[in-house]
Amino acid sequence: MTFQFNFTIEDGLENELTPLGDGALTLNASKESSISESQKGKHRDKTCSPEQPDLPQDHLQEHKSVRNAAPSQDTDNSLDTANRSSNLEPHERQPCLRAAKEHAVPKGLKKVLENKVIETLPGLQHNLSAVKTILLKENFPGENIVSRNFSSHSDLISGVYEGGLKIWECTFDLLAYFTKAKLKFAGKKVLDLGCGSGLLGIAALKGGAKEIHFQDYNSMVIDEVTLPNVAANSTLEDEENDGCEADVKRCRRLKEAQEIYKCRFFSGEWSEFCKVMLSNGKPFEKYDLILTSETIYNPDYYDTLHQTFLRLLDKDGRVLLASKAHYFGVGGGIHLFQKFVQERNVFETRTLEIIDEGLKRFLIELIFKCPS
Ligand SMILES: C[S@@+](CC[C@H](N)C(=O)[O-])C[C@H]1O[C@@H](n2cnc3c(N)ncnc32)[C@H](O)[C@@H]1O
Repeated sequence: MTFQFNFTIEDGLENELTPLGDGALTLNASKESSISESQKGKHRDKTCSPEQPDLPQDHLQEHKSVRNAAPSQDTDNSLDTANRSSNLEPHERQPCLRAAKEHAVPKGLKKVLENKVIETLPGLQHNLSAVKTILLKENFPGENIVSRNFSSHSDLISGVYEGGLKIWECTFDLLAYFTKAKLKFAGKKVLDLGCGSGLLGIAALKGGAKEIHFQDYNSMVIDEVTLPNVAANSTLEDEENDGCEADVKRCRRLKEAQEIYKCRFFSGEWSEFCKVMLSNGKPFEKYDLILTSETIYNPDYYDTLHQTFLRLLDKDGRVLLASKAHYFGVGGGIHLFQKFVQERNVFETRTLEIIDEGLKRFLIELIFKCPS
């Protein structure tokens, strides 16, 4: 099998990046403002239109424009190049609160792989595969997100599409950390928050987690990327078996059902997701581990994200969060988020690792200050 990453990089963006003291990169001020101005016009009157039926108008709030530098799968250049730049679309409005819902797992899980191209991801000890999402641009049922995303070459459009079609660089950092730190998933209840490809949750599944929930803002990401990736990585290789073919098939289906039974899939905005989890009438068993990569680019979301940790994390649980030092244009980044967390005084943060290649990246842990 050949290994391939596909990346889209906006023309000239790399040249607009200037190194900062800590190894981070920033857009040159003049260029940034000119980009913002030109893109502002494009999005000035953007509201939740009837084309986006699950984006209710009454949830619109003001928000900052969004532009960023971050990496992703899914384009046509090398990983290395893509990791130095990316393109986040500005949007003049606060995201609509996209209602959360649970996605049923289709019977015969492998059917979700029909018409998908699967690739093994290189350089990972976890031996993971992922669907090639660039193909989705040609066929985007339901949500009108992919065409806008790909046609504008942007990595995300705040409140419309939050970037889950691609595999972002910090996901690979966390995966490498799992191996290095010999992280134990066995028996744990795990949430892959802002999952996109779902590789973090899939690693937890492979590591023996007892239950794994996947959450993404966009339902299409769950249906077209996360679920297929879970299917592609389910451990159902041909096994030695002396029984007849029918027995082998039955046995395989049973195992598949057992494995997928541990997984649940959700789309929607974080506060709506919390509502779904906490108010369905049943007591909610909180997560032992919340994994989240490249989800702190937008400071407008910090309060909701912090609330999500607060509401869903077990008192003895931990959040493992991976992020770039800074997300340009959007304004978020690790230091701002850590400051936000410190001010709330609920969680203690600890830096686990700093990856100092090009744009600095961080792995941090959050635990409750007073587990009670
Ligand atoms: C940049 S993508 C990162 C995807 C994936 N974690 C990775 O590293 O490849 C950010 C993810 O966070 C989720 N997200 C961001 N803001 C969100 C919000 N306000 N509510 C719900 N999900 C959000 C999106 O679904 C998106 O998949």
